[in-house]
Amino acid sequence: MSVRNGGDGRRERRQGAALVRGRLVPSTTYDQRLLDQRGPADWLHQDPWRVLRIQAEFVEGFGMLAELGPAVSVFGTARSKPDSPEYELGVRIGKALAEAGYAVITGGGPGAMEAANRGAREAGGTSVGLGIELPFEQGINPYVDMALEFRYFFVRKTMFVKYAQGFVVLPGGFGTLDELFEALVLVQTRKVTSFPVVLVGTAFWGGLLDWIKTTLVESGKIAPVDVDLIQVTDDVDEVVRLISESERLRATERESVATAAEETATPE
Ligand SMILES: CC(C)=CCNc1ncnc2c1ncn2[C@@H]1O[C@H](COP(=O)(O)O)[C@@H](O)[C@H]1O
Repeated sequence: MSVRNGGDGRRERRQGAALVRGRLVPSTTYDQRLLDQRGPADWLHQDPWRVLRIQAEFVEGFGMLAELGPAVSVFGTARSKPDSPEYELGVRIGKALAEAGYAVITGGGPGAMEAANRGAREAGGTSVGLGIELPFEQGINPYVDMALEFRYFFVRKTMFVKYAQGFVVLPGGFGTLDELFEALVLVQTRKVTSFPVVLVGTAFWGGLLDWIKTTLVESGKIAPVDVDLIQVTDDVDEVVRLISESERLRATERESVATAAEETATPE
């Protein structure tokens, strides 16, 4: 970092890759601010510093989840009560996924998230909660065995996708819809491939699916084939079957790509 006069006589300072001139040249330097313990702490809340915090969240998330093994992310309302049928459905899904060998990843909160964690835990599976810092007090549910609390929704969402073989979506509100549509866009734009998105609850999701099939398709906002990205069922065993079938398909595809690459690399 150095201060000198630019070509037009204005002061300028290089700050790593950045260059500032004139009145944008700060009166103090980065290392001054770092070493001056009595200095203001408002830099903590500035974007360049945030980038490091964001990076740290990625590093921690990748580090914790890299060796998780096959997993499924389960989403759903934070609001269902432990004695409700929806909660009970979440428990059965968590359990079935764990019995099929999948770790269960949720948002670590209450309601459907807790239910799925509880099912996984009761079946002896790996129960993961990726919590989010919220403006109101909210802990990780007690059925989570491996937890990480994120500051940033977008970092947390990367983890849900990167470490899961598919998404299971229980009835929910805005948060659940956000996660559902994020997944659908990633599959539609082929950012992720062969990624099953299974909605649970035909009665709950029926209205949305009808609107997707009519309004969205008929007005040309999505292709008819995009509707096939979503699967819906009420049957817990079917959920597991759809996920594992898609995984088998993906493994076969990977094998054929590897074989084709080998054949190309091997001289005749
Ligand atoms: C009672 C209450 C509002 C608690 C909020 N506590 C939460 N804790 C963790 N993840 C959450 C929470 N609220 C929303 N989410 C995220 O959004 C989804 C649920 O949102 P919603 O309740 O459908 O819209 C979850 O899958 C989760 O990833």
